[in-house]
Amino acid sequence: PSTNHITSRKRKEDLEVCHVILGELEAHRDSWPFLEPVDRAKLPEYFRVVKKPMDFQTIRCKLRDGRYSCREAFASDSRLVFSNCLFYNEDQSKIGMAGHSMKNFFEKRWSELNR
Ligand SMILES: Cc1nnc(-c2cnn(C)c2N)n1CCCn1ccnc1
Repeated sequence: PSTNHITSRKRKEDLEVCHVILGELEAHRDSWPFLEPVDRAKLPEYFRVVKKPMDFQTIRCKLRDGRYSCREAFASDSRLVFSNCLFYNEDQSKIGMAGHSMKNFFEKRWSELNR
């Protein structure tokens, strides 16, 4: 078999880490701003400035539907949640502080599980 093709078993193992971390992100006390997509009806201006909205529910669906080719693609979407938050919200706002908390938590756990 070609070496550069990730076998389905290897890919399944690769994505295990993503299920573990996503569960921890969803359960985190500061996850409340990120559990569902930003409401387009309530906050239309958000979608004028944030070009690639992302949230934990969307990540959960993509993971479940096998739409992440590797764990780095999952990490990239996770980081998008936090960069969108810190772009749109002041650091000292409630949502901004939650974004910093969740970003720090993610990067710590990501480095621990990828050592
Ligand atoms: C994520 C995220 N980033 N900014 C917002 C937001 C929503 N409304 N306003 C004025 C914002 N700055 N959000 C969504 C936060 C969704 N949420 C959930 C519970 N309370 C707010």
